[in-house]
Amino acid sequence: MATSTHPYAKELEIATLAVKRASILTKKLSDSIVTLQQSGTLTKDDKSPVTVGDFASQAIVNHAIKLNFPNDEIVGEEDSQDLQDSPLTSQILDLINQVQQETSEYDDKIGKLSNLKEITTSIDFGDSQGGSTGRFWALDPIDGTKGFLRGDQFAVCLALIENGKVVLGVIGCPNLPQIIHSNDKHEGIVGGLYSAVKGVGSYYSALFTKGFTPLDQQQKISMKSTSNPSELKVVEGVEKGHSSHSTQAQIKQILGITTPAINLDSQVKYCVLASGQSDIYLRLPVSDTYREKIWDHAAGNILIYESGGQVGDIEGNPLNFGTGRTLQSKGVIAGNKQVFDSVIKAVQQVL
Ligand SMILES: Nc1ncnc2c1ncn2[C@@H]1O[C@H](COP(=O)(O)O)[C@@H](OP(=O)(O)O)[C@H]1O
Ligand SMILES: [Mg+2]
Ligand SMILES: [Mg+2]
Ligand SMILES: [Mg+2]
Repeated sequence: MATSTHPYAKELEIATLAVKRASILTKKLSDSIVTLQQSGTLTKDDKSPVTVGDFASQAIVNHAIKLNFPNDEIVGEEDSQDLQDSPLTSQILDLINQVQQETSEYDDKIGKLSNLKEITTSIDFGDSQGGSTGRFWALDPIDGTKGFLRGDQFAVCLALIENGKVVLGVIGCPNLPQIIHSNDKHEGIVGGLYSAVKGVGSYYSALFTKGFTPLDQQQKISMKSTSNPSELKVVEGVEKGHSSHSTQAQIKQILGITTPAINLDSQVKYCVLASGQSDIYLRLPVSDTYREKIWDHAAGNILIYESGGQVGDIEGNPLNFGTGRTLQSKGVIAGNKQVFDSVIKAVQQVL
């Protein structure tokens, strides 16, 4: 399908502008965390920067969607109830005002928020329950909270879902260098925008540039096709509470993978995979009862498929985004098509 005439052209442009605006805002907060940490003024338990970022980002993106697609529902992670009586409201309003001013040329397309009432209303557009029919959006305003608070990786993730399948995904990665070699070696521009449209492909462009760049002027990305264990690279989370690093170590051993894994918070993992900088994403469950949230995986899911990869649960079955706000399956495994089946086999062997 042509890159400029696809059926989701308007959706992609609006999603991109909204994610870019939210990314500028969250990047400011992320940079301020790093400064506060260096000066010793941010205590470890102070979650306020991420709270401010979560609400502001969700308000901006939801507002853009509702303005352009008033009939669409949104499954958003945050709920304005947690904002009531919060001392952070004036900070949220100030930050939103500031980023709107800096990107005022987007107002024609994605509007602007003027007061607290509009902000809370917009956040609560995210209350959809999702489901198997019709279309809705899934938004994670800051994915990788823990990474964000460490000054590491996080992402603004937006996806469009139709009849349980993801058809469009946009991920803003404010702290992600273009090239990741290993946990401590990287290079290139910091700040990446990763987009995918069903039937069109997956694309990379620099995040902190102005406006919407048509896909044919972005860089098309694809996964590698290697299955040679000595060349395979695994990407996995940082938080041991979110995936079982010990199970993952066993799987890597069965597959004969010796290259150290790349550890990254948030859906930037999918971006690194889709751009061929790693081959396998392992997210093995730590608990029998936890169910993944759809906003944690929707945008990354289409990015992988459109770059030639495959995604499944621990059984190897595709993820079903039509089962409400959570997935019904356990774990997430992604890989290039050449290795996917053997990874699932190794997973089954270990579990
Ligand atoms: N026990 C658990 N197992 C798997 N994922 C979990 C989890 N507890 C929380 N999470 C999710 O893990 C996400 C981050 O993933 P990662 O570890 O890959 O960075 C969190 O998103 P948020 O940070 O948006 O809340 C959260 O939704
Ligand atoms: Mg998340
Ligand atoms: Mg989140
Ligand atoms: Mg969360």
